[in-house]
Amino acid sequence: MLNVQDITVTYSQNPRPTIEGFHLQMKPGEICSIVGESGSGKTTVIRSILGVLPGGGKVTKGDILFEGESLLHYSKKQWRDLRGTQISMIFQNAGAMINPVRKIGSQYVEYIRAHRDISKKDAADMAIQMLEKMRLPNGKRIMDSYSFELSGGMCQRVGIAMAMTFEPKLLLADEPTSALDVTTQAQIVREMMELRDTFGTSIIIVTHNIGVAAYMADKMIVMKQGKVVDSGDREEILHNPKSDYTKNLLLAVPSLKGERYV
Ligand SMILES: Nc1ncnc2c1ncn2[C@@H]1O[C@H](COP(=O)(O)OP(=O)(O)OP(=O)(O)O)[C@@H](O)[C@H]1O
Repeated sequence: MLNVQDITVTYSQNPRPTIEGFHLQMKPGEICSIVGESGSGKTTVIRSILGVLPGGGKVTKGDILFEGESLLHYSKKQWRDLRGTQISMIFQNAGAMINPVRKIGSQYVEYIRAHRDISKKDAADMAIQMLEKMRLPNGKRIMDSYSFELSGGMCQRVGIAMAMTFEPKLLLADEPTSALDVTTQAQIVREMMELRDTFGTSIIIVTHNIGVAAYMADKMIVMKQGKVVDSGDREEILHNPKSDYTKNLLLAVPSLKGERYV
């Protein structure tokens, strides 16, 4: 489904590559987590996949294949058709993306109609259905609310519902739970895992919480200073990490009665 082949990414202000030799292969319905310290290049990787690198960032080596086609050669129109429908992204703070002076409903309807030629009424019905799938039972009331009237967890669910509207094949999640309290964090993590079961979505989750990464993922990639220092199946990384960096990350996870909580 997705095949990232040894990419190097360089930003225009910085002659040294930010990412070097990053590789990842994903099958449908797989969850992959990318972990690493701040500045290790995690966000740069997922922005490269979605073709939205800021600051003149470019993939200068390697290739990114989605369903067998190189995304690096996509035209603007192809990107417009792909983003939001085939590949979607959710952010750390979805609430911040929602305009606070407009009701959620009008923004959601506008988002749907930007991708699909349907009436406002049909778009609103589609939005309410999606909100209810994301455990926001009173979808109608949510549509009629402003973002500041909702809790952080509810805003994040609205963001995930919007990203999932067209049942994309791939969901990119950049620190989707970091801004939330621990209980809500756990609920959102479980709900994201259910997306895979309900929609067969593949998910790439970027986090610096190795506990969240290990809990969710089938595959893990550990990054340090723009390079992959460990990658493989979850069990392999947790029980047989190659790099000292990953070993130290794992040692830092709290343990109870000798059991590590990852
Ligand atoms: N717009 C930009 N212009 C130039 N350089 C950038 C830009 N964005 C990121 N970088 C460079 O890329 C490096 C990696 O940043 P990136 O945001 O990908 O890391 P990260 O692992 O996601 O960090 P964090 O966990 O803090 O979000 C940064 O140290 C910075 O040097």
